[in-house]
This record gives sequence, C-alpha cells and structure tokens, in this order.
Amino acid sequence: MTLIRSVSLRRILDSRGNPTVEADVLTDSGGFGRAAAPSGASTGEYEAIELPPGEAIASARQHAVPRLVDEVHAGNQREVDAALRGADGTDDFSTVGANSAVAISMAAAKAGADVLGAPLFQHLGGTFRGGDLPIPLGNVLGGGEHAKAATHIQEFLAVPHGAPNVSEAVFANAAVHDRIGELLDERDMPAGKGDEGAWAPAVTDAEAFDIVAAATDDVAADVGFDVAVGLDVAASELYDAESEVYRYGDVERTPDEQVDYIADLVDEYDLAYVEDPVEEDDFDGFADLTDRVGDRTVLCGDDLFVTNVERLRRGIDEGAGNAILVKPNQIGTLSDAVDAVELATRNGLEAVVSHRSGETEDTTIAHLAVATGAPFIKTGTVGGERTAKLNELIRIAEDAV
Ligand SMILES: O=C(O)[C@@H](CO)OP(=O)(O)O
Ligand SMILES: [Mg+2]
Repeated sequence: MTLIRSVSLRRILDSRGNPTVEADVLTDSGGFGRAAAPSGASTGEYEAIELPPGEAIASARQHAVPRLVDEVHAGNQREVDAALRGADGTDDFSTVGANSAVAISMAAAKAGADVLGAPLFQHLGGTFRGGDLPIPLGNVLGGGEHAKAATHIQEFLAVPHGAPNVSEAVFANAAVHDRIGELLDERDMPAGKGDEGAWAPAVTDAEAFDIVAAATDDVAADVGFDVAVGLDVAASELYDAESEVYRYGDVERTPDEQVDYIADLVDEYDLAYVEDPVEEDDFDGFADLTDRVGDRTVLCGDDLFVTNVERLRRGIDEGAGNAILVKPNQIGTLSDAVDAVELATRNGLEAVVSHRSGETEDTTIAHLAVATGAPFIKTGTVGGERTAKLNELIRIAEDAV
C-alpha cells in the first residue's frame, strides 16, 4: 500500500524568491505527498548542508531515488529516512543535500498519511496525539540577518502563554504585530518588514523593547490573558570570534558581559523565552545563563544544538539551556528531528518546533509540533508562508476536538 512508486523533484520559489526543492512521493496504492524544503539566513555552523537546489535535485535523483522507488514504504518513516542516510553516506547530507533529503522525508510522511487516511500529525505521533497544541511564538519585530538596518537582536517574539487555546494565541500574536504597526506610525518611525514578516524599523534594541513591551501589554489587556515578550538573539551573528566580542553596532560586549546583559534583560522585561543568547560554541556561557535565569525563562538552543542529538547530549551533560529549537532541515530527516525532541523531552528540556526565515506554504512543521507534543512552535505571525502553518494549527485543533 505505501510502497514508494515514484519520487519527483523540482525547483520552486521560497518566500524570499529563491529557488528551493520540492518533492512529490507517490505510492503503489495512489497515496500522494508533497513537501518543500525551507532555508535559513542565520544558519548555524553545524547544520546539515543545503546544496544549491539544482545540484541537490540532481544528486538526489542519482543517489536517493533509486534506493526509495520499489524498495521502501512511505508509511515506515524510519525506513525512508534510513534509506536517505544510506544514499547520502555522510553525517551532514553533503552528498544529496539536506534540502532534497528533508523534502523527500516530509513528502514520504505525507504520502504515508494519505494512504492511512489519517492527518499527518496522527500518522507521525499516534492516535492519542492532538489534544495538546503548541504555544505559537510570533516574530513581531526584528532585524539581524533578516533585515539590515533594523535591530541587532534578530527577533522580538510575542509569547501568548496565557491563551486558552491555539486559535486565540495565534490571533493575539497577529494583534501584537498590528499594534506595533500603530505604535511605529504614532512615533513617526516608518518600517518595512523583514524576511519573516516582522516589522523591521531602524530603531535601537532599547527602543524595540519599549515598543514590543507596550504592544504586548496593550494586547494582553484587550484579550484578557498574559502575552509576554521573547527573543531570538541569534548571538552567533553578532559574535566576532577574532576579537572575542559581541558587536551591537558600536557597542561591544565581552562574553561575560553578554551573559550579564541577557540575564538583566530577562528580569527587566520578564522575558518568557530567549533563543541563542550566546554564540554557538559557548556551551559554558549558555550553562552559566541557565544557572542564573533558567528557573524563570525558556533558554533555547538553535545554532547551539542544530537539531543534532550529539550536540544536544553535550548540552544536557553541561546544563546548557532548557529547550531545543527543532528545524527538520537543520538535520535532514523527520526521524532525526523526532529523535532530538524525544531526547530533549526525556531529559526535561522543552522542544520548540520551528520554521526557517525562507519558507514555503508547506505545513509539515505544524503537524510535527502536534505529533511530538512540543510545547512551542515558532512560525512567524503574518505572511502567507507563516499563516499557512498557523492556520493549519487552528484546523488541527478543530479536528482534535
Ligand atoms: O534563527 C532562527 O531561528 C531562524 C528562524 O526564525 O532564522 P533562520 O531560518 O534565518 O536561521
Ligand atoms: Mg534562531
């Protein structure tokens, strides 16, 4: 029923207008799945390798497709992903390209679900999943690698952790985005938007904190539940390894000062979430911060862990962070992403399933978050490629009732 009959690959557009890989998987009984690879801008040094899409497609056709067609069952995700790993033969998918691998892995999962007639989250997570929906972290203002001449901190996030359900949480984040637009207007601060649809005004980080905190307070008062502020510092992008300082424009911070700065921000703004507060090799700084503020905020490793169980294991041993960002394309397959969530969860860390700054209309991560029972999903606030996932969560919540 789920034996793979064909795998087709093509170049399609992502949300930045760059080419990316889309895969179609068809099974012997007519089951069909289609998925596309996202793409990062602030990519971690230790991520699986994204090849230029044309190369990734040619290499996957040569190495991976023959190992899948008439050989592997789309309904057996481990088998699909093992075949992809076997076809690639490297640890970082540098032969086939993590972009081809993840597109095929996700398309096969959808084809399997199609044959079963089950929603993807149920096929991946089991029949008892669907009751717990993740809290959406919404990027509402930012800069860094996603918008030049805006803030140094990459993402200011709305965290609607008091929302009674996922739909109200999603709409609260949209309301924060909208309110920030009004506040910027009132202050005569014209702003475009960054790669993820967040406002990208030419303001200092301090001004951004003021604006975002005012907007979350206004929306919280309106909706009647708590909406906190979170950050993705994306600190590796600020770090100058040669001089061993973090550069925020003209302001420099040593690694120790960086930890102090973030710890102070957590208390000053009651931050509910901080991602990549220090650069990707600084497990010690991450652990120090976890000691200091890990009891009152989520400290999440993105570039630190890159969805990789080896790096996560090190983080667990060293007490670095209390959460992991999970991006399937950072590691190359759904099985690897699920392994990362499971290792994290077994060790008391929280999982945050995440989009990339370059996205498509693909909704797989919404299902992955529900399938793994992840407490958070980070997938933007506005823009079609972001709302595709958010609207899918609303549908999943309805189905699960
Ligand atoms: O840093 C991040 O968490 C992501 C997504 O927000 O950005 P990018 O995809 O550019 O790595
Ligand atoms: Mg990040």
